[in-house]
Amino acid sequence: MKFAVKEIKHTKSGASCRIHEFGATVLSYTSAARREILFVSRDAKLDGSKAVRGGIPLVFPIFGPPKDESSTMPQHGFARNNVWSTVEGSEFDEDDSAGISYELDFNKVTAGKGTNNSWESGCYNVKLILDISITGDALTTILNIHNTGEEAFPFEALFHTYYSIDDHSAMDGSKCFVQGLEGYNAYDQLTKRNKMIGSEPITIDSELDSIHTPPDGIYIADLLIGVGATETIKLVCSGKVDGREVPVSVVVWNPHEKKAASMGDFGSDQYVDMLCVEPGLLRGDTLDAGKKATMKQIIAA
Ligand SMILES: O=P(O)(O)OC[C@H]1O[C@@H](O)[C@H](O)[C@@H](O)[C@@H]1O
Repeated sequence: MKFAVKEIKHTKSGASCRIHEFGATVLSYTSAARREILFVSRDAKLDGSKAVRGGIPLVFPIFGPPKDESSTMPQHGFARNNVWSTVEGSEFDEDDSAGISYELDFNKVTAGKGTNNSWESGCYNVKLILDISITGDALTTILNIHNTGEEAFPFEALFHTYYSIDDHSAMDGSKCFVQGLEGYNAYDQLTKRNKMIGSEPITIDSELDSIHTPPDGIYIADLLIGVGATETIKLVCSGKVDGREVPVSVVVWNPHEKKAASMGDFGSDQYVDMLCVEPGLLRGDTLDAGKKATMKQIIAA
């Protein structure tokens, strides 16, 4: 099957982005300074056989494998595994910004429901809308989650953002780091241990897969990400459920050498070229029937 990849240009600044309709995955954002912010693996599947390995896949309604072991919903849910449609009339290119919106109606979801879960059995219904906008120096994505069914549902949602790291330097802590998670609890998914993040930035020297939960009273993730010798990115992410601000957690992931080599859609040497910093709602929020949740990520280059 041939998929549409849409290019959005902000004429005023010269910035642009590209979006794959499979998963409404943002593949690329090039700032006015002509810098590519996102990483897509050279081995990524772009033919719909798998979620795109790179860019900004959307994680919904579960993060990781299902908590209920009898469910066969695939890891990270169905949002990244279905074809989204563009919202008619949503494309714009104005002085301030340019953008487009995509939507996924659960009634049209064909893949990734799995079996033995309340999505598959028809208890829940949802409409997802992703608003994407760009300026000369920022990419903003807003995921709108609308419970269109009659039952409340629990959910997790995440922007699984892959950043491109300059000069193969992801393992060099002076160039590649995540700053701003001080006081967060880090749950290491590899060792199953918790630790408190101190004032030192997070750097990578081996496989890294941690979920960072903010301390009480912190709702917005506000981070600085080192992506090269002189380049940093400011990431801000906020979330609301039914109009109420909720805390944003942040997953930091790099597969390192061994895991990279085991993934069929990831170049085995490319772990030095990327870092995933994935903000989202992971604290088990519930969305009541008829209500909306939103998650907004701003990446400023
Ligand atoms: O291979 P996937 O399903 O895209 O997941 C990639 C990674 O995604 C991260 O969000 C998870 O914390 C990791 O555990 C996982 O390996």
